[in-house]
Amino acid sequence: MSTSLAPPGIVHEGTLVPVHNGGDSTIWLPFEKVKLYTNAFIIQDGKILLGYKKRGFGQGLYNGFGGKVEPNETPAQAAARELQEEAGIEAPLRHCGTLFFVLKNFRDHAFYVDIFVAKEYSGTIIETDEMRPQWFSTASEGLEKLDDMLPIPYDKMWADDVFWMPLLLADRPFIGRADLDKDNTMEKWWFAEKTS
Ligand SMILES: Nc1[nH]c(=O)nc2c1ncn2[C@H]1C[C@H](O)[C@@H](COP(=O)(O)OP(=O)(O)OP(=O)(O)O)O1
Repeated sequence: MSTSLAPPGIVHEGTLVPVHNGGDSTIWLPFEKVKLYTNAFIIQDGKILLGYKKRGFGQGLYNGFGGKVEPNETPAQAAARELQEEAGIEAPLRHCGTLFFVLKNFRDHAFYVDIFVAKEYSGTIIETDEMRPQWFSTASEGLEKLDDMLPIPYDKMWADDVFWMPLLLADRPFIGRADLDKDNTMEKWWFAEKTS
């Protein structure tokens, strides 16, 4: 049973506790098609692995490693493949969240993104044509930083990330939707923690 009203596009079971919602827009943007995507993060010993997107969608932003789910794949299989293709590593990925994005000036499709996380990985992290991997400290402002590692670069990430990344770092399953304008500003958003 759900205790809250989730926005269109969000599919869920269990109890949701809303943690953030807002935006100037009164309506959720309409969408026709939905495409499945993945996004995977390695979080270990006070640091998180992000990749600088060198080309294509989201170019110039830091993000996890992911992409489209191919027709013959489950999201978990796609997440493992994309992590290998974009960072050169394998990891015991766990599902930790689901996000739904609609871009105002991109009417082709909405993004349904399954988020995965792992505490370990095997292999050697490599830079690829698409991504330049880099570790960032997960320590909060004011706390001791790991060596010279920079904090998570929220100002160079999708604008929605600052809302759900703390839940990912705390290993608290989450779900949410954000409607974004073309300049990476948020028009409307809603994020919840999954408590069952
Ligand atoms: N608003 C948003 N915030 C965010 O944090 N990640 C987003 C996002 N909108 C999309 N993403 C993620 C989902 C996915 O991991 C990635 C888009 O994947 P890609 O750029 O790899 O897509 P492509 O169409 O190039 O797919 P592939 O060719 O399969 O790699 O961006």
